[in-house]
Amino acid sequence: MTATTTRVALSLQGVVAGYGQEPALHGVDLVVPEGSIVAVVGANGAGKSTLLRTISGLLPTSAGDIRMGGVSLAGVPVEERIRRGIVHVPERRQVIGELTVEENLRLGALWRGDRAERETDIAEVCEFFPALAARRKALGSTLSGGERQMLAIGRAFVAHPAVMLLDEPSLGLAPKVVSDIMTMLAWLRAEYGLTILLVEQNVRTALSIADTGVVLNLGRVVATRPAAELEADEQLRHLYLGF
Ligand SMILES: Nc1ncnc2c1ncn2[C@@H]1O[C@H](COP(=O)(O)OP(=O)(O)OP(=O)(O)O)[C@@H](O)[C@H]1O
Repeated sequence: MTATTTRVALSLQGVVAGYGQEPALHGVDLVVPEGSIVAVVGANGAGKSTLLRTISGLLPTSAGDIRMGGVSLAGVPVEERIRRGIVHVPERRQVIGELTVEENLRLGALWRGDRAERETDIAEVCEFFPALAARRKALGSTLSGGERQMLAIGRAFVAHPAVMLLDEPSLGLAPKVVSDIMTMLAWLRAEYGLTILLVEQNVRTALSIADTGVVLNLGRVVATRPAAELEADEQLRHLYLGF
């Protein structure tokens, strides 16, 4: 019999980080297995965005370690983390308004050498999101919130990330659009084995596509469970998630 082991894409051990003298993360432990979707949920101010900023290197750690594929990222600058495959899709879907949809997508794959492969990926993103295909030549500034979010995820995807970090992709979007975006993420994982670390205030939505749910409260992990189990835990939901 062959034993199958799941490789760890990203792990955090005892990570302390924050702003100035004030830590917003107080010793966070987290494991993101390759090809999985891990959802970090928690109230406003729990530290979700801070967690992603720390992983992508925008904020320094004052203690603990972040490892990618087992290798420490201590002292590794943001650009090098991106090169190693940590791709951060920040809140508020930052697409470049002066560039077209197609140009925004190309930007995500700029550093990849193989032009043909790049164009195939771009075509694939457009195929999955006909709304983007129809607006291929439109400027980013003319897109709706949902289209911008799709474009931001598409642009991150064509960079071939080892881990995609997503900050509140559902923020401010209509339920149907949120559902389309979650379907896109689940498809990227199923089709390409994409590894996703998703932070969300929209708990049910995030847990609906996640394998594992992590509850963050005031900068501390208070629970790590299979997503379905977490959603079913009334006590946890009442205490930390407000429903
Ligand atoms: N730029 C900043 N400077 C100082 N403190 C900050 C900054 N950004 C966030 N904080 C503080 O860090 C803590 C965690 O904030 P963070 O934005 O990470 O939480 P969050 O869970 O992402 O919440 P939200 O969903 O509201 O963004 C909060 O106490 C917040 O006030």
